[in-house]
Amino acid sequence: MNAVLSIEDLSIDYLAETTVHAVRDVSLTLERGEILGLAGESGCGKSTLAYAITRLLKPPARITGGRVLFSSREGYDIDLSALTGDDLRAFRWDKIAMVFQGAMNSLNPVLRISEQLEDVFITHRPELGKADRRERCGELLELVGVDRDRLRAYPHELSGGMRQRVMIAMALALEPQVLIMDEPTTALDVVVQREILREITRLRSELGFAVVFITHDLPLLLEISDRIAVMRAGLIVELDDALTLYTKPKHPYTKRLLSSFPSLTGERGSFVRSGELALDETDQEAL
Ligand SMILES: Nc1ncnc2c1ncn2[C@@H]1O[C@H](COP(=O)(O)OP(=O)(O)OP(=O)(O)O)[C@@H](O)[C@H]1O
Repeated sequence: MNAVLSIEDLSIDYLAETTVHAVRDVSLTLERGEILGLAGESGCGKSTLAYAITRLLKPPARITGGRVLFSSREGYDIDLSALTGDDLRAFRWDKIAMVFQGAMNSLNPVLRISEQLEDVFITHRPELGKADRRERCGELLELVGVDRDRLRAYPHELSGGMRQRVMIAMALALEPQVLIMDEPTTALDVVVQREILREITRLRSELGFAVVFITHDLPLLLEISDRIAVMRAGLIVELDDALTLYTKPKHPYTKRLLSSFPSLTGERGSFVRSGELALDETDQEAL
């Protein structure tokens, strides 16, 4: 096994009026270069887990047990819970980057795309000269399928899909080894969503990063994930490769989750892996 991320017995509570056990004893490994889907109904703890991995949890959340270990491809391990201050800031973006659902709305409306992308390099790669920085930003935009002349644009001049692509470019800027994506395409229409998903799977093959992809949309996960973890009430109740989970689900909750998506009862198109953009009949019905 070649894990890039090992989550060991992780437990997280929200110390609100009543204590919520949002994540309970979760153990999970993310293999180098794989797409791991995390599925489960609203409130089961998916985002809490994502925020814990990226060390973005805020009070009243508290990690009550366990740890998250990052194993760099250079051969050293980092215990994420032990990182603080500058080390933590350097680690985030550099080794683990994230794209959240509302990410496209977090672009600064008064700054051009170029300035916002360049900022990542100014902060994390200060040794890069201005010309190299510009060139790198252009390359990044093209990587995610946006023309480099859009660097001059302001966010409002781009569509939602393009803005989300810019956020993905930003997340990939420092060539992270892990990408955490929490509902990254949920706010977009189905066609744009699919184009972006295909881009993510292509980039993962090209650049070799691993992805934790979080969504309540199980059909989508079945298409893009290598393995899928099903979460319920803070627990991982089933974890298997996508095909086995789909054809031979073991846990009653997984079975229920699968049967709650009518589109899964028909033939699923494997648009993402095959690269076919056309929607199949099942998709048309789902629309
Ligand atoms: N700030 C908070 N204070 C108290 N409880 C919280 C807080 N944030 C989340 N929770 C609770 O923690 C549990 C897990 O929430 P979380 O947002 O991680 O679930 P989720 O699976 O990501 O849901 P969704 O798909 O709706 O985003 C839920 O019961 C939720 O109500």
